[in-house]
Amino acid sequence: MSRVVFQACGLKRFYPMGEITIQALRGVDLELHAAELVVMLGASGSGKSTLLNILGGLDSPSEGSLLYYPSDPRDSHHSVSRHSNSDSPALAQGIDLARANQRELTRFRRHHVGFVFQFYNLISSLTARENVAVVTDISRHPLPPEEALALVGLEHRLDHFPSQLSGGEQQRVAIARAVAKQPDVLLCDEPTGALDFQTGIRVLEVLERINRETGTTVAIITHNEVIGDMADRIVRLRDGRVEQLQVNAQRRMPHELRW
Ligand SMILES: Nc1ncnc2c1ncn2[C@@H]1O[C@H](COP(=O)(O)OP(=O)(O)OP(=O)(O)O)[C@@H](O)[C@H]1O
Repeated sequence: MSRVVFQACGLKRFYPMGEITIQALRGVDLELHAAELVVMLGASGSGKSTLLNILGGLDSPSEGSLLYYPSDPRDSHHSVSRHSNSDSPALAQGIDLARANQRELTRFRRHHVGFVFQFYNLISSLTARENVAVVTDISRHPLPPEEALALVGLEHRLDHFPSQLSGGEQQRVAIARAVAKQPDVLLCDEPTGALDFQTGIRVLEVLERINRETGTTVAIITHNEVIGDMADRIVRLRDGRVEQLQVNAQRRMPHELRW
């Protein structure tokens, strides 16, 4: 089993709404490993986005712990809340994101996490190259924007604006932007949700290749059961808990998927 990247124990997230409290996560225990591709499935409202946002440091749990183990152990020395990873003594320190303050979460997001959302969130007045450069300008070890765009097959679209690109191409720019900072983890919330079948497959191929070639841990949220076939593991959420963890003996390539 490869190195643990995230270790969530008893993660809960409550939203007080007047008289009632919505329990988005009711105690999630989960590990994600280096270089794996995980697909998260579950009905609407089961807590997928809440979990992904907490893993990515966009939100904090109400209860529980979430240890993050950086690929470079020197990164953990910045943190106030450190824990040892008994499985990997060489990587001694984990950062407890559940106890991190806003400054620490910002640093975590900036240096370690790439996000891909359903709607690409590109800046319309900037070209593809400039949209990627926005992120690489503040990263520690970025890929040149041109290289990141070549990774997603857009080396011929560098100077196009979002309005001059198809939906699939815009999503690939968003993926280039996410991977250009060379994150440890790539967190994708419904990355194919707004795309037709063919374009969705193309985007999944890009995510699969980035995972395989760069060893970046990739987590993909989807409603589409079929996409689970391309994963190393499937995490099924139900009612704020992990209902099932499924290990796939073999990953299917995105071009083999049909829906
Ligand atoms: N900011 C918030 N305030 C109040 N309730 C919230 C908030 N965010 C999420 N919830 C609630 O928490 C529960 C889980 O939401 P979440 O978005 O994580 O589910 P999901 O599985 O991603 O759903 P979908 O597939 O529809 O995106 C839902 O009942 C939702 O209404």
